[in-house]
Amino acid sequence: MTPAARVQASIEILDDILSGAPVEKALTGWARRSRFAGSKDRAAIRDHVFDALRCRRSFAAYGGSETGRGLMIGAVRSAEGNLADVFTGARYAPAQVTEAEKGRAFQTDAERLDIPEWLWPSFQAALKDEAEPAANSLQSRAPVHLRVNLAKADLPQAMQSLSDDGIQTHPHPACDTALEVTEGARRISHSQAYANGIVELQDAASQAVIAALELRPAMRVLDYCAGGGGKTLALAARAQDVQVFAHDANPDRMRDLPARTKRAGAEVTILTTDQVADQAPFDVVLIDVPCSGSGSWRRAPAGKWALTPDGLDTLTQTQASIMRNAAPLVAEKGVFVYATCSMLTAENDGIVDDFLSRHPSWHCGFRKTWLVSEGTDGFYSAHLTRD
Ligand SMILES: C[S@@+](CC[C@H](N)C(=O)[O-])C[C@H]1O[C@@H](n2cnc3c(N)ncnc32)[C@H](O)[C@@H]1O
Repeated sequence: MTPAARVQASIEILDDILSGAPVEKALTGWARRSRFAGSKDRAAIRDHVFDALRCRRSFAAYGGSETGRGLMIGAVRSAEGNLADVFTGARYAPAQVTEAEKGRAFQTDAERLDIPEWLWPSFQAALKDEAEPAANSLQSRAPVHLRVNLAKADLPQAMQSLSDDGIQTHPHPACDTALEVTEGARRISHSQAYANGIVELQDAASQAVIAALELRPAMRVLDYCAGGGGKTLALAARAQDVQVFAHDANPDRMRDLPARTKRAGAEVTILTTDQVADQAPFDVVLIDVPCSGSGSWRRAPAGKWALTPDGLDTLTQTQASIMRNAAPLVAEKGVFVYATCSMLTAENDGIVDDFLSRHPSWHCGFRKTWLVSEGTDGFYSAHLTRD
């Protein structure tokens, strides 16, 4: 496909998404209907679509309309490209840009920074001087990070194995298991290091949340909201002699966990909701609760536009309820770990402080926010203990 034909395909996919189709469904639906497209075409189109979704408001302003075509005109204008090179009107290319398709000046900071208007005041209140850098970071692609499974290899060994497969990396400062991929990211899933469980795809802040825990031999550690098990596996890899348990209210989310655990050479006991109370108490209970994902909107930009005030309210109620339900699972001298991949106060300090005010025997000894502007996903974690 020509570059212009890829833009035309992106316009069609974006129109599908703007009329309500989930992003992955729109992309795979297009790929299925377009067997002529090769893997490079599909990857380039995916990049166009995700770039446009990250910058949906600013590109719409640059492009003069919030349509697939408006967003792609905005993308070219924002990159200071030449519209006439892409919007040629030739076969398979988008039609030429008309006089009417003018861009306009940004009306608000939130529009310029691609944050929903209603959310910008809370975003600023939470992040203060970091609000604008964080919003800027969310407009760009996320770096690719790997977690080195120290149970199988050290960092230099992992880097060498990846390099042998054409993947270049360097250590990431957020965590001593983290590598940032600088070249060859698309080869990771076919690499020996990945197949042998030496590396896993995981953002450096997600790794740092686990590295911040003090684990001692023979501890029993529960990942209560395990999902796909990214943090479960990071826990299991960090300390071979702790007993790691995984639970999720939706067990289907953990379906790949047994295979991933095997590949990592780790041991994890999966618990159903009925079993979890019988297995209590645990020395560490991690609740990596469902959240807005505001810290990972670079990876999942549709979430930025899908969040509503009511949706945020529902999320905070869920977060508070999980915290209430999981607290009794923590051993008397145990640690209760709250985590989100959000940077919003309502989902972070707001939830923890409300819990502390209702449960005076609990104290918070550690709180940290990882900022998206510092090169990881945005993350938050707090460690609570009892008197
Ligand atoms: C942010 S995701 C977890 C991501 C995962 N820890 C990881 O690192 O890959 C939150 C998870 O919480 C689960 N969840 C939602 N409500 C829950 C509840 N009441 N109890 C336990 N898990 C719940 C969801 O199914 C989802 O998998």
